[in-house]
Amino acid sequence: MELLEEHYCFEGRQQRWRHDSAVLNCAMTFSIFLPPANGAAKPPVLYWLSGLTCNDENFTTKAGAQRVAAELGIALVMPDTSPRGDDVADDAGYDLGKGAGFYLNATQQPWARHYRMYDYLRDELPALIQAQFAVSDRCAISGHSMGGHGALIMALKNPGKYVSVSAFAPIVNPTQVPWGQKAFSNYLGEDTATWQEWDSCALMLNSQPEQAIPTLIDQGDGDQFLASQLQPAVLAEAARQTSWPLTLRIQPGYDHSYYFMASFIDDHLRFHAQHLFK
Ligand SMILES: N[C@@H](CCC(=O)N[C@@H](CSC=O)C(=O)NCC(=O)O)C(=O)O
Repeated sequence: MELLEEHYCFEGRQQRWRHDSAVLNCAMTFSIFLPPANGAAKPPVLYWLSGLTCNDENFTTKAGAQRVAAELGIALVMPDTSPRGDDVADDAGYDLGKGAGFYLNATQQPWARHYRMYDYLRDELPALIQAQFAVSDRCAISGHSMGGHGALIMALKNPGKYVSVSAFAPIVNPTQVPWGQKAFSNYLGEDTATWQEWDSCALMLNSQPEQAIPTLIDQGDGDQFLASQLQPAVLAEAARQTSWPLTLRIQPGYDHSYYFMASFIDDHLRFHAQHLFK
C-alpha cells in the first residue's frame, strides 16, 4: 500500500491510498477518513459508493461528510467506481467502462478480466481495510446514483454484512432503464435473466424477511434523471410487498448533484450511527 495524500480534518485524518488489487488485476486508489481516536474503541465503517464519472475523491471533496463523521466516530471508506489503468477496457461513453463499473462482476469480453467491482467490494477491500486500519468490523453502506444501486445490491446480496444501507438518487431498477440496460448488456450479455441478480428491485422481491435491514433513500424531485433512470417508487413498491423497512424521502427542489448530497449527508450519517453503535 502506498499513501498518496494525508490531511488533518476535523481532528481526524483524510487519507488517499494506492494498492494492487488481485481481484481487479490493476492498481486501485481509495480514500479513507479516520475519525479522531476515542480511547480504545475502534470506529465502525461506512462504505460510500460514488456514481458515474466519479472516483474516490468526489465524495471526499464535495459531500462535507467529515465533520459529522468525526463527531459520531465513524470511519468513511470511499473506493473508486471501476478498475483503472491503460490495459483496462473502456468505452467512449461516460456511462460504460472506466468510472462506470456498476459494482458487478462482468462475464463478457472485453470487460471480464478487470471489471469485478462486486468481488472487490465484498471481499478484497474490506479485508484490506480491516488488516491495515484500526477500525471495527461493524459496517454500513451508502452511495449515489450508480453507487446507490451498488449500495443496495451489496446489502441485498449479503445479508448480515451491513447493519444499514442508504442511498441518494439510486438507480433502483437498472434492468429497466437506459443506464442499466447499456451497462448490463455489455458487462453481462444479452441474456436478461442474468441481469436480475444485479437489480435491487428484483433482489428485494426475492428477499426473506430476516434479511431486511433499515434502509433510507433520499431523492430530489428536481433531479434531471428521476423519470428516465431512477424511479425510486418501483423500489418503494417492492419494499411495500416484502415489508422491507425502507424510508423514501422526496426532497423538493433538489437535483442530482453533490449539492443535494451535502444537504442531507448528516441525516444519513446519523441514521447509520443509530445502527452501527447499537
Ligand atoms: N456527465 C453526465 C452525467 C454524469 C453525472 O451526473 N455523474 C454523477 C453521477 S450520475 C449516476 O451515477 C456524479 O456524481 N458526477 C460527479 C460529480 O462530482 O458531480 C451527463 O452530462 O449527463
